[in-house]
Amino acid sequence: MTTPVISVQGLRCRYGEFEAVRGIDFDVQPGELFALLGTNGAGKTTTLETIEGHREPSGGVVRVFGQDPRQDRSIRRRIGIMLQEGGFAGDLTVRETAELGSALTARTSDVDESLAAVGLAGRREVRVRQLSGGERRRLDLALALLGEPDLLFLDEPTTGMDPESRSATWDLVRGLLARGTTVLLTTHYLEEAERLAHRLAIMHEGRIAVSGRLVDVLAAHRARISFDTHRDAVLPPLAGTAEVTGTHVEIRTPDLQRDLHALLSWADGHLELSGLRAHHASLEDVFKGVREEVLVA
Ligand SMILES: Nc1ncnc2c1ncn2[C@@H]1O[C@H](COP(=O)(O)OP(=O)(O)OP(=O)(O)O)[C@@H](O)[C@H]1O
Repeated sequence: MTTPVISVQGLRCRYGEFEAVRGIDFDVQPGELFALLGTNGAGKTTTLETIEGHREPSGGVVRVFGQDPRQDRSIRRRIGIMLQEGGFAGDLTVRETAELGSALTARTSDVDESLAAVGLAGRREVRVRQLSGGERRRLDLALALLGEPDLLFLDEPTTGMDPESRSATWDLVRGLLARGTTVLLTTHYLEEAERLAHRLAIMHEGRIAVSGRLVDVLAAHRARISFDTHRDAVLPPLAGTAEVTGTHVEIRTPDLQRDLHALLSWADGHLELSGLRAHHASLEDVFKGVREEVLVA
């Protein structure tokens, strides 16, 4: 078995009396993108900061490239970090900021290449304070990419970006993954995780509520079929359960193909299933499930 790039075992973190992270386990394998998701205040940033070596755990073990990130500073050379807030000096230009970032990293780096990778080559001489929110995020990313790190931490990387920049950023991340970079991503954009993640964990109140390969996590949740039909229609036998509200029918099913086939055969020729939609569970469904379970518990 390969050594994980990140290994987290029984991690606990406290702020005084308050335990923000309550015993979590996960690992991140070389070349994969692991998404750490969760509700507000779930403990993602605390976990990230601990893995980055900025915070001492109150319990458990964290290893990065097999080393303790608090003890072994040499691993920092292999890590790129895109924080939530870059905290740039507004008077510096984009190029000066990147050059400063390059001087601070212990890795040899090509400033122009990093700026070009995030689409800021044409904005090199612009002062940071004149950048839009989305452009600042791209500058944050350019700094994290300096020196081609083996492990990249992306904390809410596309916040404030327009759809085009977001899509370009996703392509960039896919390119990094194809080159073997390992990525730990936190994001509130579930679509972002759905498009990029190989594996993921969803945190809630300091614990991991759901984790696994993206495909397995989605497959473990029921698919949805919805449509409108006339009020008195009697549905055929289905594998899933149906909820009928007036003319609207909403079905949650463990067997999308079978139930869709049953419905289409049933309706064939004499009923219109208007607005028919059928789709596998999305991460949003999984996320809602985490919240609902917590409310029920
Ligand atoms: N410096 C601090 N002192 C006390 N409590 C803190 C501190 N930083 C974070 N917390 C608390 O710890 C919990 C976890 O916070 P954390 O920032 O790790 O969550 P998060 O999952 O990143 O949240 P979000 O998605 O809202 O950014 C929250 O309840 C938060 O209020």
